[in-house]
Amino acid sequence: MATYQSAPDLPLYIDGQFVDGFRQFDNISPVDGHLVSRVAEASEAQVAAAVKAAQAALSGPWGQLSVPARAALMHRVADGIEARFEEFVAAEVADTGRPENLARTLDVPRAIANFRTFADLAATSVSECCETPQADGGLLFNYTVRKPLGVVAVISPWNLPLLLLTWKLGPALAMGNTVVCKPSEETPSSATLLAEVMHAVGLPAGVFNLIHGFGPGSAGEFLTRQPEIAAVSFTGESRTGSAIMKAVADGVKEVSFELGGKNAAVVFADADFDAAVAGVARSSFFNTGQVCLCSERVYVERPIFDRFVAALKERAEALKIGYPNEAGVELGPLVSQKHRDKVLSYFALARTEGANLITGGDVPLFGDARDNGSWVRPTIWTGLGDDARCVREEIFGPVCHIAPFDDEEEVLARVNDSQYGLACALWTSQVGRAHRLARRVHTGIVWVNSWYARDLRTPFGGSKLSGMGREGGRHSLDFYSEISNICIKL
Ligand SMILES: O=C(O)C(=O)/C=C/C=C/O
Repeated sequence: MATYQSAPDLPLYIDGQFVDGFRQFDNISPVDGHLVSRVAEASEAQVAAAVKAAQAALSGPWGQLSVPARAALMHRVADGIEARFEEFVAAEVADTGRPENLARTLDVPRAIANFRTFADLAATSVSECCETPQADGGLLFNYTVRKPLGVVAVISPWNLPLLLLTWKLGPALAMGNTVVCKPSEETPSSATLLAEVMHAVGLPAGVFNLIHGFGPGSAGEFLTRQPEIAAVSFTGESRTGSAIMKAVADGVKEVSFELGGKNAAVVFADADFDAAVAGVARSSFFNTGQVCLCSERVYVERPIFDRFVAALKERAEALKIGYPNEAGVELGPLVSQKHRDKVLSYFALARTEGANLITGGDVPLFGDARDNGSWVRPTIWTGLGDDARCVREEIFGPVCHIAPFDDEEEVLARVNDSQYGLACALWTSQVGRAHRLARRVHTGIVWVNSWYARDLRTPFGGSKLSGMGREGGRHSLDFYSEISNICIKL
């Protein structure tokens, strides 16, 4: 059951100090609407102070550290998260209402892995060199060095709060940058706990700064407009990405954007049927559909269409919706009433667009405190055309539309007919077809007979409105570095 604790105040963390903001905002539980905490909101002056502190830290002890020394500090941060593992689970659950088991098996372990992986990649990375013979018999020797970009603005989303904050922080810090982080106003808790760990590890003041607030006209916008920032790494909605791009355009700042998606899952008749049903149920309803990689579009080869729809309906209706600490719970609420209003607007739109509602499409009535939360039922539609808004626009909830298809060329054209290009999941037993199609899908990521299986060394990101740049493995080392070539005449 939800525990009503006295709401703690969450501070900012600027230049090595925990400080109050110029005002506070409420952090409300999406489980049952209770007040989780009151959060310090950073003023524009405080954001500027955080960026100046980060700038100053570059020329302090942090700037003198060797790569192995920085990597060792990143491992100490990972150790600190491990030591407070259950507190991080509680923080993520408090803000998002997610099942405890999800925070325990995904969010917190990935935060630890994000620091350890990029510490090790940074410490073991090598650079490139080449020799250039000269006509006069001389020789040029070229080699590259990676230098820090400088102050990196990290703006992270509310769907996987700690995972996505640390996905950026790990490489940014391992490569010697300093950071100012602005987590979503919906999920301030785990980022604030991370600041405590960073402080305890003894990162020099100004290396890591945490500001809370909102986007436009608040901390997020103030941060992107600071002249000293060298780069912005942002995960979130595409239109926010565009706004950030405009804000940093005059300064020609480096950006790495992981934005929205309207991802497809394609199920061929020759797929392992049960695996495909379980896989699509996971890719459509995981984290209550609040992952940029989720499949809101499902295409099923006609011979198995009716059987698949029935099987996915059964799986959706069997999903256990409940309090975060209930045994076997699989689905929590959406992150906020505001986000639920958006999802419910698409439930209404689907009705006006003429969808067949297979299951869900409404709010579960619990008859308890959860009726003050932000819950919706997992929802499946069929019967819409590819031009329907519910099939083209990102909803970011536990929803999918299933459509039949007849052949590879048809479904490939339909999958690619999207303003987004982030991820795709293909379910088939024909290896040749899997490789053929995967190469022709216009997304940054393709999973075959799997979904959201991650190796942190692989490139991660999308095309079109899904963003720009790739993070992961050496791609993160490259993005968070200024690479210089040094040419020596021998
Ligand atoms: O798993 C990751 O590293 C990642 O970046 C996930 C992004 C999900 C966005 O909604």
